[in-house]
Amino acid sequence: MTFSTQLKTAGQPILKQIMAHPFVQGIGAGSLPKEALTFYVGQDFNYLNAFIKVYAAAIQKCANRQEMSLFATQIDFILNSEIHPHHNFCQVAGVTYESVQHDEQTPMTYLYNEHMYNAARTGDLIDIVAAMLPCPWTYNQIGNALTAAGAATDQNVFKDWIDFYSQSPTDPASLTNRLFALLDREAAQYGPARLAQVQQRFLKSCELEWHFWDQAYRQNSWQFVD
Ligand SMILES: Cc1ncc(CO)c(N)n1
Repeated sequence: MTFSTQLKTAGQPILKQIMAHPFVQGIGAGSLPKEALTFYVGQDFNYLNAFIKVYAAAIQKCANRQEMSLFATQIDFILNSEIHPHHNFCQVAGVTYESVQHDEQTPMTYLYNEHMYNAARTGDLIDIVAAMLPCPWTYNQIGNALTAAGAATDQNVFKDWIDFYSQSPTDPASLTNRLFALLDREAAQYGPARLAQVQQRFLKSCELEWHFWDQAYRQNSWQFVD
């Protein structure tokens, strides 16, 4: 079994919980409270900014241009393409994208961002990729599952969102699969104990993905400070 298959297998129970979450179910049903959508986009804008910076840290640890170009493509994807699903949510919520972009991180966004920065600060390339992969992986899985369930109809206000994250899971050229392939190449140089640590980084990010949906659904923020 490849290391990436091992991680995906270990991540299944959390992925199942993500699929069952009312926010994700609401995307499929085409119905979510405005407050959940705006909370989500505001925090996701902040999260993706951190994501770009961690990709930049990954570039510093790349061995060659082929690896660098993978991360450069990912950064370009976030900057220029991943604004579309945000626009979809804002349009449904009836707010402008600009009005929800702000610098305040809620506790779970802070935790997730710091979890990624920690991998960049203390780990190797494999640690960074493991901490980052649940982001594209779980969204791809959500998009595919909702599409397979027939949720991407013209009547669904979140059709654009679902279409954006749906892609063939076996397409080797997809960005997510190129990252998993990089992970497997890097994994060849480590032993089981070290790879177990890497797997924990991956699974923590999977759990943080669940918390990210949950905090937006409940609008969980700091209790006693701004
Ligand atoms: C929190 C989070 N995870 C994954 C994605 C998909 O890129 C996203 N936009 N936000």
